[in-house]
Amino acid sequence: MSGPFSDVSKTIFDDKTVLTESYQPEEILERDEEIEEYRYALQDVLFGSEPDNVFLYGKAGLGKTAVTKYMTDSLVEEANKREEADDVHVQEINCNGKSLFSIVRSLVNNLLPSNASPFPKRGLGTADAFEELYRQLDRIGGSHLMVFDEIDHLDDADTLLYELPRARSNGHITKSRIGVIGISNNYTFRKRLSSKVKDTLMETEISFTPYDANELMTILQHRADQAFVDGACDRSAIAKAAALSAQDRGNARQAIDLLRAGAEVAQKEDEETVIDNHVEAARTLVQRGRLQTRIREQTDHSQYILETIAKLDEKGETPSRSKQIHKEYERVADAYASTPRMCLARADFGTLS
Ligand SMILES: Nc1ncnc2c1ncn2[C@@H]1O[C@H](COP(=O)(O)OP(=O)(O)OP(=O)(O)O)[C@@H](O)[C@H]1O
Repeated sequence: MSGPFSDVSKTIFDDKTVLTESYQPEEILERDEEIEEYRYALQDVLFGSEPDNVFLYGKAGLGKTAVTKYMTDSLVEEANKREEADDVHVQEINCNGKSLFSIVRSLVNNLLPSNASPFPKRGLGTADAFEELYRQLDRIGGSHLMVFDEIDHLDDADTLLYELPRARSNGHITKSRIGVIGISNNYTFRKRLSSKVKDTLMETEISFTPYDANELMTILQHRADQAFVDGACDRSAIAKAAALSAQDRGNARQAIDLLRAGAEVAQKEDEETVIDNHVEAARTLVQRGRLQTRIREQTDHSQYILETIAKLDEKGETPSRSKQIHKEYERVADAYASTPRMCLARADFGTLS
């Protein structure tokens, strides 16, 4: 019996997961210098010494997370191969929306034996959590790399970044070692840190600069080779996604998203090959989607005002006087069975510009 899915076959995508956010590339392209600096900072772990602390900064989508995962995975793999090297353990924590206590608590919980109860949420303080953390680190031993993504979102980053790198020299741990890796989109974050913390965290600073169109082409081509059925992605589509993203912020995530969205447009149109026009169409859809979300986030009256302006514009009556805008606004609000406001405040105009 044939069902709605019976004639679905792979037309454009061979492995779409390669173009999703959760995919970790096996190879990092166009970041050789950053990888070299990173390698230098971490390599002492292989000889039983503490690694340098590392601070990575750069705007969104420039490969900070992907490069970090690649480096820490490679280090664990290499340490496993060498008998004389310490065991390497890696923990990654996103600091967005977290307190210092909840971060230290997560570090502890990730280290506790599987049959132990988690560190209590209430009743104990941050100092107790640090104490338990040090106990667990020494119980396990080896080198522990702690990656703190979006570190600038943590109010008390100074305490965390003061404590952890000094845990060994202050005698809190003796059988284990800690390496701290901080990641931030916000370069000015370092200004918030006390000078003693700055010195330790910034032992190795690696800056991630925006990709240019050629670099994005290389990254996209490599993904496309794995993601698409042979011949289903034209070079023009890759060049388009790379050029648009390079013009914007040189963001690899955006470039990959655009290519995937372009391929989805082609797929819906039953085309066999993705070309530049599909990527262009996808960009318009993405921009429209973003605008829709922003409009939806506005208050009801802000939305009525937007509709008012759109209506006046459609009739060729913009720019208009405020009296006229208010009259039209009253009609729009009426149509939604809402009582128009007598006086519109600046806030009613929302955040759309
Ligand atoms: N040099 C690269 N080689 C291969 N893939 C890359 C490279 N740089 C970025 N990517 C891919 O681009 C996407 C975004 O990269 P990543 O998440 O590492 O950026 P980020 O700098 O950590 O951004 P954010 O600050 O927003 O978290 C991921 O899918 C990643 O695999």
